[in-house]
Amino acid sequence: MTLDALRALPKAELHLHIEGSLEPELAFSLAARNGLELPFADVDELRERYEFADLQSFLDLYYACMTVLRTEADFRDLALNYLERAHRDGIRHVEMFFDPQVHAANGVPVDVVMDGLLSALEAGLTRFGITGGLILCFVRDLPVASAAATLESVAHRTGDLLGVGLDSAEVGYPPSLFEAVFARAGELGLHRVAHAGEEGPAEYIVESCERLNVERIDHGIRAVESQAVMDMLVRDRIPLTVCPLSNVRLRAVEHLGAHPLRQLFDAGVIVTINSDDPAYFGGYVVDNYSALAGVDYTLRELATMARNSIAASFASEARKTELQDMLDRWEEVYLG
Ligand SMILES: Nc1ncnc2[nH]cnc12
Ligand SMILES: [Zn+2]
Repeated sequence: MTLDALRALPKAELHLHIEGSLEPELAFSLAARNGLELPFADVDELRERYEFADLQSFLDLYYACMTVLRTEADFRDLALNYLERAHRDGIRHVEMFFDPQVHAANGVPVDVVMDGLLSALEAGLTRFGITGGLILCFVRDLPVASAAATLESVAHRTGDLLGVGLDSAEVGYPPSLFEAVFARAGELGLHRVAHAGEEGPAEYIVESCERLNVERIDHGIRAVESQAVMDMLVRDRIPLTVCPLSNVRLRAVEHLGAHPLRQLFDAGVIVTINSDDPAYFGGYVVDNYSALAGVDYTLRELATMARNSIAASFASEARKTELQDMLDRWEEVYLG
């Protein structure tokens, strides 16, 4: 019953690395299609590697698997796979992260990546009614000049992007490094988000808000270590895109029952639930909601987080109203 309710719950996914939805089966079929070898014998051996000690141990595998993505069709197939799944899980709007600098290092131009992903999003809209768009992420452990050049390379097609983000290895790469790049993204009319406070300190959350002018924080769970940061998030109504199963799998949090989400939610921080890299972390969005239901979050609380996901999205106001109305109807059915 709860699972049906959670599937039916209208929701947005705001923290999804599309490359993190690459399932092992698709990775091997794309490798074969492109005449490439993966450094794993088969799907089972790859799955056995899904044991992570921390963010970096995951990123090493994630970047290795990304090498199979080469053509526009690969990116379209990848995103279509995700969108089919998202449709079954009741996702009505999705904002997809992608890492163009990593693809460029594999010889794939940013336009190929974007064209493939946009083609899937168009199909997702016509087939499933899912709205959404792309958020180009800068890899924070690559040089800032590379981020700046990547941004300039898409400056002529910012209409094809919702915004920019900041991801990859966090500790030692403070957000302030990217101040000028984010300022330029703002001039180009792009929305801004950044991963902060996943493994890095709560101070990175403040820096992202004050120096990068972000509109949302991705993860942000270490905010609970500072009352001042919690107060800022509540006061300035900065939403967090929390990824509970990811945090457990990357050992940022010991177990779900000890996840800072409860403290954040009870303090009045605008929290949303997301999957991050669903192929790697044992679950898509509904699996995250469902796992929370299993550690005493009520259906009403989960519906509030879904409502937050719609409000915190970069969807048009008309689309937000439409989705909030759908959520009102869901509440009548499931909450009475
Ligand atoms: N959880 C995560 N944190 C930082 N960078 C990422 N890239 C993909 N997943 C990520
Ligand atoms: Zn992420």
